[in-house]
Amino acid sequence: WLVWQAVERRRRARCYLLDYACHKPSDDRKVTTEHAGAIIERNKRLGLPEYRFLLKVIVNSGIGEHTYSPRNVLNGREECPTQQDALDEMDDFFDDAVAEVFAKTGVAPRDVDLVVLNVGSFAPEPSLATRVVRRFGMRDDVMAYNLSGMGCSAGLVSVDLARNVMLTRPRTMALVLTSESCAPNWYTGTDKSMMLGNCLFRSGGTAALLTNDPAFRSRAKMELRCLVRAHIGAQDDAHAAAVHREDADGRLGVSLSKALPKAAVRAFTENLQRLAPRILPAGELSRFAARLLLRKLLRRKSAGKAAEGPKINFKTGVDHFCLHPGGTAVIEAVRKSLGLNSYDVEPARMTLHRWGNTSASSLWYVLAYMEAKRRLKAGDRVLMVTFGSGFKCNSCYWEVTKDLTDAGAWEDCIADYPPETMVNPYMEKFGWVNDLSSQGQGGAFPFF
Ligand SMILES: CC(C)(COP(=O)(O)OP(=O)(O)OC[C@H]1O[C@@H](n2cnc3c(N)ncnc32)[C@H](O)[C@@H]1OP(=O)(O)O)[C@@H](O)C(=O)NCCC(=O)NCCSC(=O)CC(=O)O
Repeated sequence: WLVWQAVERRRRARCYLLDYACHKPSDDRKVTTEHAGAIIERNKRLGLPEYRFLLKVIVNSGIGEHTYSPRNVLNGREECPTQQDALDEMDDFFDDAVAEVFAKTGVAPRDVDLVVLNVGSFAPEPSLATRVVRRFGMRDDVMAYNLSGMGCSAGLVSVDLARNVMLTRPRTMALVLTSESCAPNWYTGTDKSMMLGNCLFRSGGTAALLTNDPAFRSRAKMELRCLVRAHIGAQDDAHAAAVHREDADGRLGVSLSKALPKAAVRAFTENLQRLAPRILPAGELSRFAARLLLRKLLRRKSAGKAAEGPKINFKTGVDHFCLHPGGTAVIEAVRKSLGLNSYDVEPARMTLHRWGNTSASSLWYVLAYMEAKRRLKAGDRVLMVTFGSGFKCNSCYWEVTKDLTDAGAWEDCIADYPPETMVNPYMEKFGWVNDLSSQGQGGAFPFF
């Protein structure tokens, strides 16, 4: 009986990624240079300093010409979003990605035992998780959880929650939904730390099916090996790094502090300290420990002269790095701290270019890029790393169970990536704002 119990527990602890689908909004929701110019021009509070700031940030943001915005923003109603605008953006996501993941896997909505949804800054009642249950006609014993306010790293919080529920229930099918609501959250003021979000955040979302049912093992794409969460929200600057708040004039938006990339690296270090012993080979861990010891001895001899510490080589245990594309500075900070090369961070950079920062769903687009590029082979190990307000760093480590070839949401454009140049046309089109004198601000500079 004890052996049977142990086997059952091991079975329940399995977590397979059956499949996932990334939302691709319709082409009429693309934010072209013209759209961006028109949105900026509409905001009569902006003056020359804000134009120059926006130009600099957009040019260096790493974002291209094909990201998506909600309809109310494109149609000129960003100042007065309605509840329906926000629901419409979510429904577009559900109707596309959720329907697609069911179609791809052959799983029916009534087979779903558990729904976990995370959308950071839109929490209507009834909840969005309930909206999915209703929209797809799920069973009345389905367990539905709705997470909000958890920022860009909530995607892996949802995976963790699904995994923990599955630990208590055999043969569970979990639908994990990850997105962010842009429609009610366009910032219309002039605080630069809040204007930044308008340049980075775009519409997107992912639906994934996870299960611990061994019957699906042969059809699964990846198996979860471990998941680690780090939360440094007790530190003041880390807590203030990404905050949904009102500016001095009472306009709501997400403020991103200049210290955010540093907070991300700190949370990342915290996370890696617990992750490394679980995923790296003993040889690499002992090499690192020996180098650390040697450094301590040498430092004692040279009376504490500061030198760069030894670095652990994550490539000894990881084949693919699936990093949250939070922004160019965030990707670069992580690249440096892990000692990665441009091939390793290409999926994150290309995702930022094609889709923008779609918040918690971003990392699934990064994974989809790897798959579309046919990088993921059976037995490969994938490390997912996400950052988000709190400040949190969550990571998980997957093993690919078969060669993956699905181009998914990248299907119509993967051949164009990486593009020959990442230069976007904003400087060419709006570079003239840098030549203007600072007289006459406040909507006096038509963009067209
Ligand atoms: C915004 C950038 C693309 C700009 O790149 P640049 O190469 O131009 O670099 P830069 O640092 O010189 O910045 C250009 C100008 O913007 C200003 N600037 C930069 N960051 C700022 C901020 N947070 N608030 C206010 N101003 C800021 C700089 O002072 C400078 O102004 P001046 O020229 O006057 O000196 C980059 O800094 C970047 O990627 N930053 C990180 C973005 C970020 O926080 N992403 C996380 C999203 S949140 C997320 O994903 C998780 C979550 O929220 O949950």
